[in-house]
Amino acid sequence: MGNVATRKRPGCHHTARSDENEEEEDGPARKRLRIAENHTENEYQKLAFKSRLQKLKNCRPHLKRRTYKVEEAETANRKEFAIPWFEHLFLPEFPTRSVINEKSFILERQLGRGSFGVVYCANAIHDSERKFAIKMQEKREIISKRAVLQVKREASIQRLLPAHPFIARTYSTWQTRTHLYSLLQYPTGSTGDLFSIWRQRGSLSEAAIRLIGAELASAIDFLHRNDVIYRDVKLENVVLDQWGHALLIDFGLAKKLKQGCSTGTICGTLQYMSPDVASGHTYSHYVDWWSLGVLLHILLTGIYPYPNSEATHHANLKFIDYSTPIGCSREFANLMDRMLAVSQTHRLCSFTVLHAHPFFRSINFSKLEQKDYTPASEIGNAEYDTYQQNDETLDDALFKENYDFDRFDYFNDRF
Ligand SMILES: Nc1ncnc2c1ncn2[C@@H]1O[C@H](COP(=O)(O)OP(=O)(O)OP(=O)(O)O)[C@@H](O)[C@H]1O
Repeated sequence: MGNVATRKRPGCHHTARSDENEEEEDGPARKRLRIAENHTENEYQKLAFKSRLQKLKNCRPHLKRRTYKVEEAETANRKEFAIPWFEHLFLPEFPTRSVINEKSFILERQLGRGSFGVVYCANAIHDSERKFAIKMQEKREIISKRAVLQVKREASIQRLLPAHPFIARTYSTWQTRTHLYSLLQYPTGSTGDLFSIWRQRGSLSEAAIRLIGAELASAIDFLHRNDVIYRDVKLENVVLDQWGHALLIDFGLAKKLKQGCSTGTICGTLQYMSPDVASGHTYSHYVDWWSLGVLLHILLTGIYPYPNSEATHHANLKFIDYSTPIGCSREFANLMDRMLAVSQTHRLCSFTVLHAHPFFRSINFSKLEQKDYTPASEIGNAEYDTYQQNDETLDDALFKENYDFDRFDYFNDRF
């Protein structure tokens, strides 16, 4: 897997240019980051000291005034250098002084675990009715896995995105000496993530899949229209509220990518990875529609569409032996055939085509975005018999298999 991480492949020119633009935009912050990355903490402190000395030399040599100036100079310096290296690294995405901070909340319970820390459900101290999800990540872990830029990118993408009914909002981010914090939208009366729900209840009804699928499609289309490719659509990254509405979480693999441009990093969760990503060629936003197809297929049939449950490397993924689900409606079967077609010529690769597909004909997407439908009333009414198919069944351990650790190697230079 190591060679996967460091492999260089050509990206499109536009992508490269858009990355450059990103660098230009936050120039000073990047410069500080570069200084911080190129120096050890000791060297960094020496640099800070030298600069402070220089500023003191520039002060007037009148004693009283000098004393005064020393204080003034130190305050001025503090803005630029007195922030420890461990904090500088995560600026400006995670501010050091934030009005909202960890003291503004009471942690209630753990919701889940991520690669670098824990996500808690929390109550605001001054408003016990309001619940939030607080993601608390350890800086030490992030630095040791060389994922600083990835974490910063995730925070900036999420914070800059306009609000959408089916995407978890990031309200605030901040840092302490040891941890990064993200204050996230918590789905009201959450019933957990789609993976846990699917595991508890088994297959969902087509009516429920139609609504959840339409909500996720609306979220994915919104991301694409905002020049973001998500790259990690899977059951674990969708949480439901008490009415069964979907909320997309975890932007760890998302990337700013202008429509029409392509990128080439091999990343994602193996069982949801499209043939285009796995092949190592460049790809674009359409790969998210493939992953949504896999998710919908699992929700109905309980199995992966292709025999990849045991794959541990993208080169081992097989895109053969697909068979149309049986025992479901003709519309759903056709949707699966289209979304999971290996050939791009036959594949459903856009929201426009999905929106017009007979399976979603009964959905009014404007009403859907107003949350006029209630998926919860359809969840648990499964008519589909999973025993009809005796293909490979899902194994929890394998289901969780993904590139979590490998992917961080290549984030730093070319993600
Ligand atoms: N906004 C949220 N509301 C409810 N639960 C959440 C929320 N965000 C995260 N969780 C829970 O916490 C778990 C871990 O969160 P998340 O996947 O965002 O962390 P991560 O560090 O990005 O993980 P990963 O290693 O998968 O990238 C999720 O699987 C989910 O159960």
